[in-house]
Amino acid sequence: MVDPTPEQREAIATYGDGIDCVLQAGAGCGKSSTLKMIARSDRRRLMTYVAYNKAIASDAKRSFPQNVVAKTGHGLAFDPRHLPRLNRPRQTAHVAAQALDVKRILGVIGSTPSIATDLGPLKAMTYKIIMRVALDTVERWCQSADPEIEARHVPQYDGLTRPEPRAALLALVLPVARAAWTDLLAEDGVLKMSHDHYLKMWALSGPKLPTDVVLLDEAQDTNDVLARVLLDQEHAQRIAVGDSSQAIYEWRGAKDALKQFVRELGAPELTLSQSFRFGPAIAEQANVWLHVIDAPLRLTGYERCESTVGPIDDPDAILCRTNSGAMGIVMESLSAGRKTALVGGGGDIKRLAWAAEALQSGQPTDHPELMGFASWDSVREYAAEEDNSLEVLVKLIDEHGTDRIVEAADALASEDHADLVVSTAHRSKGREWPKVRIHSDFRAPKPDQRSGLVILRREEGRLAYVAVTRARERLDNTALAWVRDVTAVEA
Ligand SMILES: Nc1ncnc2c1ncn2[C@@H]1O[C@H](COP(=O)(O)OP(=O)(O)OP(=O)(O)O)[C@@H](O)[C@H]1O
Repeated sequence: MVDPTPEQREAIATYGDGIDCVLQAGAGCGKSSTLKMIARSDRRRLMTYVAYNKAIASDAKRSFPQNVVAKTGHGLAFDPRHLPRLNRPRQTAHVAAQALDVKRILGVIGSTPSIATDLGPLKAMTYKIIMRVALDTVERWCQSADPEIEARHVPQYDGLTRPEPRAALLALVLPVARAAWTDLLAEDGVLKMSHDHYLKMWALSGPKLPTDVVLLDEAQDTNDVLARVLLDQEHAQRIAVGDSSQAIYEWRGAKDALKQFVRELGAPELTLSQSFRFGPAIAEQANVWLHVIDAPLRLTGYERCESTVGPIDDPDAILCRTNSGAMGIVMESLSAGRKTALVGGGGDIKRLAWAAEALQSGQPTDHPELMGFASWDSVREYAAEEDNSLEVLVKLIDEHGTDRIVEAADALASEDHADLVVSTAHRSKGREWPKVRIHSDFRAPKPDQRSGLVILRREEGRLAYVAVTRARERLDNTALAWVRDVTAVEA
């Protein structure tokens, strides 16, 4: 067992005072160790540790003392009566649209496979795509703390963001999304249930957890639905742990529950800033990003870890900003004959390639990144004129062709057997490797045309911080050299 640092001692003492609190723990700063120290300091009280995912929960079940129940939010909400509906065969959007009878909901008579719309580039919308968007809308609402499905839960799609197409999309999607939820609540409903659906049902029932203490981990990326339930456990001592600077799922609707705990419960904020993952050289790079995003925390590197920063020829992991960037590295690495793994598998890449293939052959697609386009040419145009993040995808597909990309995704190795692990920064969350290179698709923000200011979006800065703090021994962050040109940060 290790000797607690002064910061860890303060966290244990604050727990002992019996007050709700927030623990801001920098990357690699031993937050799990600190929670275990807290749990061991008071074995008579029943504690519920709420983990970010199943793997962390299983690990915690083994390593936390007996007075701790370790579960994910879904684990807390699960009820076996949902099993038959969860275990139904996978339902495509096409099958779901037929089962729910989307045409009837929209009052369409006749047998056309699509409906005429005012959706700008999309002159016609298929029932399958309407269903896909409606299901995504229900899913997003389920992750929110909102009581009703509203327009804000309908995702934004590239190519359909202007007011008229957006209004036309809402008119088609909202009635179907609401009908889908009614169906999910009905005993004889036709739609397959997802884990987020029963989590929402549970949250709407106002549950009271049988526990003395709630320990919420990775609280910076907790979905609102779960944060609300935990904030409402007034009978329990509530402790939220995480790192606000690692909040990277805001775009998906997650809110930083650490801030909510401070705001709503008046919880004091303690910090863990001594990193045990890397030495001072990498901590210094992490601090560059913490400074840029105006975070109050600064990390101290572990003197016992030797770490260096500079170009690396043979990284263990390459971390990319985008799926397309990761796809590019995978293709390059496989052609060089290296065994290559992709964190999360090749599914995302294949789905993107299939969606591009559909557009190339004049078919619509329900892939969220490409749904707003009627043809591959319109994606090309949009990438060149409005959104250069799609440029990499367009270039890859045009250069390699979708077949070769799907083949590459099928040729991926498992991480245990790989010479190189490729990951998006999002999927690298919670992971670490000895030698890490940051890929060049982390692009510098373009200078503002009028003021010339280089303004970084805060979530982009947090993502770069997550990426650089995955390295234990060596970090190649040459691709992020532009950070010194950033003049301001925006929300
Ligand atoms: N007080 C300490 N002295 C020495 N080593 C420590 C101390 N506290 C934690 N560690 C070590 O730091 C490492 C990371 O700790 P831990 O596993 O608790 O962090 P984590 O919470 O999983 O990581 P992160 O902070 O990135 O989420 C472990 O090897 C742990 O033994």
